[in-house]
Amino acid sequence: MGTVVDAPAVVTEEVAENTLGGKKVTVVFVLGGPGSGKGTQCANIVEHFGFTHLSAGDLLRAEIKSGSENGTMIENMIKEGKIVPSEVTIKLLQEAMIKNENDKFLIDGFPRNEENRAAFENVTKISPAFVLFFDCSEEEMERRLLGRNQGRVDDNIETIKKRFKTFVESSLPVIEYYNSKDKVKKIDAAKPIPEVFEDVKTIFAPYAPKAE
Ligand SMILES: Nc1ncnc2c1ncn2[C@@H]1O[C@H](COP(=O)(O)OP(=O)(O)OP(=O)(O)O)[C@@H](O)[C@H]1O
Ligand SMILES: Nc1ccn([C@@H]2O[C@H](COP(=O)(O)O)[C@@H](O)[C@H]2O)c(=O)n1
Ligand SMILES: [Mg+2]
Repeated sequence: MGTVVDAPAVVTEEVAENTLGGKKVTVVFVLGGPGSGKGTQCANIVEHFGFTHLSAGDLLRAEIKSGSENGTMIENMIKEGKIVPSEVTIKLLQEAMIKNENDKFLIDGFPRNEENRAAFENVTKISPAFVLFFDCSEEEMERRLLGRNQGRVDDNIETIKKRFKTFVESSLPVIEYYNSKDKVKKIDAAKPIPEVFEDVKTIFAPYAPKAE
């Protein structure tokens, strides 16, 4: 009789979909052109629906301030309205999500291009519940950005034009991708802030905290 040899155990490094360190998470991507009002409305959603707001742009700006070795590269990309390599941004987003105890995240300003999108899904195995898209004309967004007065190095007309070009060429195709999967919820972001939030509230109604 031949020796019975146990078949080697098949080791699968499978990561369950939409989990992060064992925690099941809900992720909403918040997209729209520069100045469309993403940050403004995310602050309202945090207050009313208990999500945690993670702005990719804010995380990159914090990375510059921290004196990181990537700081100069990130600053140059932001000044040029270009998109920072995905590995840098995804690491920052992942760290921020793991550190946070919440299980509901608004990821604002990400994914900005096809590389961002595919890399995030490959690395984290997280797909968004939906994509909130703030639709606004360039004329209105330019007016808002020039009036923002927050000292951002990219809120000048030269960089604003470059950011619009990047949005049309690289970011809109990502929105089209999710639209083809019926995941986009489009908002008319040209309306005044409270009116935009009324529309946002309708979309987030299923995520309203349960009354005790
Ligand atoms: N619906 C609105 N109507 C008028 N002004 C608005 C509206 N929403 C936001 N703003 C103003 O426009 C400016 C840009 O808004 P916000 O910072 O929320 O945009 P954003 O989409 O996050 O921009 P960015 O992509 O540059 O980070 C801010 O000064 C904000 O107060
Ligand atoms: N996924 C991203 C997001 C942002 N950037 C860079 O940051 C700039 C500012 O982003 P805001 O969302 O705060 O407007 C943006 O213009 C990019 O240069 C990025 O590279 N990748
Ligand atoms: Mg913003």
